[in-house]
Amino acid sequence: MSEVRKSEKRQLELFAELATCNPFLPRRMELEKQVLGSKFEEDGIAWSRRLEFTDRERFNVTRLTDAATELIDKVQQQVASGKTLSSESLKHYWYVVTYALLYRHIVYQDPASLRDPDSTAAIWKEFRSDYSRLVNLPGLSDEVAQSPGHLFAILCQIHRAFFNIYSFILGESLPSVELRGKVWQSIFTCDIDRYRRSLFDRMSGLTSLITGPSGTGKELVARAIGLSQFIPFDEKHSRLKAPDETSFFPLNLSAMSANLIESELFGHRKGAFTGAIVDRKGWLELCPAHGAIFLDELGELDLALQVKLLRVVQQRRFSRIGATKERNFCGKIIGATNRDLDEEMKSGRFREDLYYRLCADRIETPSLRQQLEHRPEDLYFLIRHIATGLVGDDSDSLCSQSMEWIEANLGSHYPWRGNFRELEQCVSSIMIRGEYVPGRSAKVDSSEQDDWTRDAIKTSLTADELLQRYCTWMYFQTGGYEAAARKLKIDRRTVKAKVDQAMLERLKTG
Ligand SMILES: Nc1ncnc2c1ncn2[C@@H]1O[C@H](COP(=O)(O)OP(=O)(O)OP(=O)(O)O)[C@@H](O)[C@H]1O
Repeated sequence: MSEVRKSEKRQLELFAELATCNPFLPRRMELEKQVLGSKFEEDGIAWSRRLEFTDRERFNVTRLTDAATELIDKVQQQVASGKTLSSESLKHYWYVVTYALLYRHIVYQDPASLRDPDSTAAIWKEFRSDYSRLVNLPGLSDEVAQSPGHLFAILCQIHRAFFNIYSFILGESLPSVELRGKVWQSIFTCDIDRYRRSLFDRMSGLTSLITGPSGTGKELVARAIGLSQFIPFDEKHSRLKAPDETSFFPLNLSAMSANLIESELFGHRKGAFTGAIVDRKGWLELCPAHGAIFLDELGELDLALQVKLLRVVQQRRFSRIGATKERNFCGKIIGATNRDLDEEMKSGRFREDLYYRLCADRIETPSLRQQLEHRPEDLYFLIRHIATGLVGDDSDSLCSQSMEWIEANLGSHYPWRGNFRELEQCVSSIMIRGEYVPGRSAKVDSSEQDDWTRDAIKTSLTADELLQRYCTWMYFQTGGYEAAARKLKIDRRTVKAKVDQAMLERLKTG
């Protein structure tokens, strides 16, 4: 017996890669193009960047779903007429089936409706019968094809994770795109096939550590990971096995005393300390298996509590304060810090053994400046998001007012030391007062600036050196030769000739 045609085998292979790749990384787009060939709509934005598709964007999504259906039909027909599939191609066929099921039944659902038992039951019914039809291929053993309930749970998780990552983490610059890609990996790893087979219910045992400057979205990343954990599906009752309770528990360690943190996390027994008048469950006990505890400002955790936390992370066991009974912790721990943990370990403020229990899954959030250096247009996009949050649909005028004010007063190289949080404050302040006064550290943080103004005051600069440095400073502030020339009231070419590239570089890197 001969195998199915080469062209179908190649399509199966391509589609399988598409169905299993990280949807946030550029490879996804390349694969979409390869699968659709000339049918790919070039000006359709990557599907993976939208939750609500415009008609134009829908082109590629719909065509890919149709292509998957067509491919499945062709392979089924060839197999029915006596052709065979190698074990490798059978595996690829299975991935195409999972792709088709995801797009035919789940992707257009509001993720919240998948938590509602009534709507889930209806979706599941259709999914189940489609599944039976598509999986009906000789040789597709149970080893390759997973049970419909398990697949349904995984596809719902994929949809939920995509929604969370996409809607929480904004920005189109490469650092933002890569950040979304990494968050996806923290949930599904870099091998989603292995995840589906054996890791889906083990990931909560692995901690995630998020580092990066203040105001760069570490809590958002933690939320995206924490709210996207695997929830099994109960086929008998046609619903996801998730209690309705909260599943993300954020704890800001810098804002609480060591005693309070301990009591919040571990809970206590009645009489364990003054004020413990009743037994109380802590978050380690309340957190469900698909939930997460977020320990913000982890670098500030008291050393004695670090020892206790190490035990939870290592053995997944804990007891309430004042109790001897041991309990299991089933959720996930996510930590974040803006401190340099290497430095903290060197100075003995952070335990090495705890660090080495936390560092397998580490994510670094990029600063706003890194994002804007890569893609200055993001400033407008982020301001629009903030302005919409402040004034709703009437955000156009605040958006342009903010852009104009920032351009005229801060310039395009402004360092945004407070990151996204500072940008939020800046737009709010422009809305209230028509201006923004940067904090001292953001305004005069460049030692380079101190150097040249100090030299000028000390009268140790020649007129030409002074002009050179002043032109460079103005260019740095305004972001363009034209704008700098206008402010200095000199010719643009003079500014261009005077800008000192080495000084400019030092200014940019702070
Ligand atoms: N990439 C981003 N996309 C959308 N919003 C963001 C992003 N980064 C930060 N923000 C917003 O900036 C504010 C601060 O974010 P968040 O609290 O997550 O930062 P953080 O890094 O945890 O800060 P800190 O270290 O001070 O706790 C929030 O309002 C958040 O919504």
